[in-house]
Amino acid sequence: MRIGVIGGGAWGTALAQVAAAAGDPVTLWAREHDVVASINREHENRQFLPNIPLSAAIRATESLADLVACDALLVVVPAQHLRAVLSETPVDTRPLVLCAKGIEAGTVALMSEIAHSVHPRAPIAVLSGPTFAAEVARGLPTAVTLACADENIGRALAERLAQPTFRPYASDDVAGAEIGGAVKNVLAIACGVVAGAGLGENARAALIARGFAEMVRYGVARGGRAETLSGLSGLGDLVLTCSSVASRNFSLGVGLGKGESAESLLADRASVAEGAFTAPVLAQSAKALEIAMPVVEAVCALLSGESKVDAVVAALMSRPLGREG
Ligand SMILES: NC(=O)C1=CN([C@@H]2O[C@H](COP(=O)(O)OP(=O)(O)OC[C@H]3O[C@@H](n4cnc5c(N)ncnc54)[C@H](O)[C@@H]3O)[C@@H](O)[C@H]2O)C=CC1
Ligand SMILES: O=C(CO)COP(=O)(O)O
Repeated sequence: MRIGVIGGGAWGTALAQVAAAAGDPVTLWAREHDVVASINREHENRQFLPNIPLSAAIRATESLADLVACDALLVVVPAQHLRAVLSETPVDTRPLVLCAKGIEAGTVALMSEIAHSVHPRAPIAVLSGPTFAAEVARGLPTAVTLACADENIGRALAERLAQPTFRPYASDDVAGAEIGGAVKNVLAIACGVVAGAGLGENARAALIARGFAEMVRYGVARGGRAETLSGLSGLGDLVLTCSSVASRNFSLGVGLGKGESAESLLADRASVAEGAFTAPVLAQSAKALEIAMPVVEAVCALLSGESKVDAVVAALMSRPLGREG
C-alpha cells in the first residue's frame, strides 16, 4: 500500500517518516516551496520539524496531482483548512486517514463529516493519540487509535503503518476518535493557564478530570463511545498535552495564565495551536446540544479577552455544587 501524506507541517512530516520507516516510498505534499526543497535536498523539514533527519524514501511535492499514484492518503492539514485542501485533491475511492484535531468553524463539522461531504465515495479513517510529532519522528515509542468503520480497511491501514515504535489500536468509532483529539486541545489550553497562573498541581489534576467529563458528555452526544474517549485518542492524548510545555496548546495557556493576550500570543505563529480555533466552535456546538462545558467556556472567555484568570477561576469554583458522574 503506497502512502501519500497531505500536509508538510510537523505532524504530516512525522507520519511520513513512520510510513517510510521500512524504506517504502512515501509522497508528501506541502504547500511551502521551501519545505519541499528542504525535505528533498537535505532530508529535513527545517521549518516545521527541524534537526530531525528524515528518511530518503520520503519525496516531497508541491503538486496535489502527484498523489494519484498513492493507495491511501493521510490528511494532516490544520482543521480549518481541511475542506479547501481536500476539495483540490484527487481522491475518488481511496481511503482518507484524517489526522487533524479540530472542529470546523461555521459548520461545526467534524473532520470525518468534511471529508465525507467533499469525497463521499472515499472510506474514512481517523488516526489520533498521544503523539508529539518530534518524538514520533525520532522513533520514540507510542500507540494510537486507528478508527475506521470498515474493519478490513482499518486492519490493512494499521498493518501498513505499524512499526516497532508505532502501535495502532483498531476501533470502529470514528466520531469518538476524532472528538477526543479536538476537545483535548481546548483542555490543554486550560491546563496551561493553571500552570502559567501558578494555581498548583491539584488544580491541574482536578481540571483534567472535570475536563474529561466534558469531553465524554460532548463525544457521546455526537455519536462517539465513552470507551473510545477513555482510550489513547481521548484520555491518553489529554494526559499528554495537559502536562507538557512541548504542547503548543498548553504553552498558549501558560501565556494566557501569565496575563498575556491571546492576540499577541497567536500573532506571527508559524505552528498551529488548534485549541484556539476549536474552543469557540466547541462552545457553540455544546450550547446547541445543551451540554454543559464550563471549562471550555472558561477557555473561550480567556481567549476572547472577555475575562481575566482570577474571574474565570472564581466563576468555575462557585458553580452550584453538583454530583460526580
Ligand atoms: N504537531 C504535533 O505534534 C501533532 C499535530 N497534530 C495535528 O495535526 C494537524 C497539523 O498540525 P502540524 O502538522 O503540527 O502543523 P504545524 O504547526 O507544524 O504547521 C502548520 C501547518 O499548517 C499549514 N497551513 C498553514 N496555512 C494553511 C492554509 N491556508 N492551507 C493549508 N495548510 C495551511 C502549513 O502548511 C503547515 O503544514 C493539526 O490539526 C494538529 O492538531 C496531531 C498530532 C500531533
Ligand atoms: O496533538 C498533539 C499530541 O498528541 C500535539 O499537541 P499540541 O498541538 O498541543 O502541540
